[in-house]
Amino acid sequence: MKEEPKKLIEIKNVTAGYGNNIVLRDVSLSIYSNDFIGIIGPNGGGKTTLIKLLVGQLKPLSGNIVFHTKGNGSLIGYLPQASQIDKNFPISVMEVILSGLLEKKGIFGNYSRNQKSAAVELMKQVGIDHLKNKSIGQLSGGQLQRVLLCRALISEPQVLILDEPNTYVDNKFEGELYEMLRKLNDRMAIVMVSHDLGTITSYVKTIACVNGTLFYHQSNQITNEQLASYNCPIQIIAHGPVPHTVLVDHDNQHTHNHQH
Ligand SMILES: Nc1ncnc2c1ncn2[C@@H]1O[C@H](COP(=O)(O)OP(=O)(O)OP(=O)(O)O)[C@@H](O)[C@H]1O
Repeated sequence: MKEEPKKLIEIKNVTAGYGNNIVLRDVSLSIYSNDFIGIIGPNGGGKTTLIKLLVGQLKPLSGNIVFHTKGNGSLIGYLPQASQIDKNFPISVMEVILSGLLEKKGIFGNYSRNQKSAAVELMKQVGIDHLKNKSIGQLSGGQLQRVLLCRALISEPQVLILDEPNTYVDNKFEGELYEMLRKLNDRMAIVMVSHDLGTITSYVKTIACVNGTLFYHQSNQITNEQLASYNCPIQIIAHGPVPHTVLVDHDNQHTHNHQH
């Protein structure tokens, strides 16, 4: 019998921002063990801010977030936007990946043989095992993105959070990445920010529109009318086999293209 989905994270009436700049108001969202949630919204709408709340990098100004941890496994694996990584930091691919296990080092601060072979196994899965000893400054954007994915997965998290994982990666790896996420979703919840509505509708199970607050959409199929009713200024444009999106800037409503 299939296990009942478990509630892993509960965001309750959270308002958050930076200093006097309130970015998100009264956001509520529960993340269950079988979820695959796509987060969309205009630039500056607060998607990354929501992710920062989820990974504990930002505290709510009001409301609260409950993390339901169970067992020894880590709750969250996080793949940040590649642009947030300082590539000049002198650290090897292997070390970056193992740093996803930070709290699980042995008593002498060493990683175990099993942890190292798990890292190599992940590198093989995404085709970067030959880069193991390279320093991250020597990698292309797409290679770095793969390293960050391995780092997010090394702790076997219950929730995998990805902030625009398709930045820098080529079409081939993008497809492989989403197939990999689909398989991973059998054993972990996934929350993914993406500007690509085509991807969202093909892979995720539900959609959250973030634009100053959060509107939760119980399905992966969404129409322009529904987006408008969620106050999420994104238009789906039929353009070949995959719908493309035009995002409207949150503050000044300029339009610009996000096509892949
Ligand atoms: N560290 C910070 N300090 C002050 N303001 C910030 C900070 N980070 C983000 N903001 C502001 O918060 C608002 C929301 O930013 P956020 O990065 O969450 O948006 P986003 O939806 O992820 O945008 P994008 O699609 O461009 O990545 C923006 O107006 C941004 O300028």
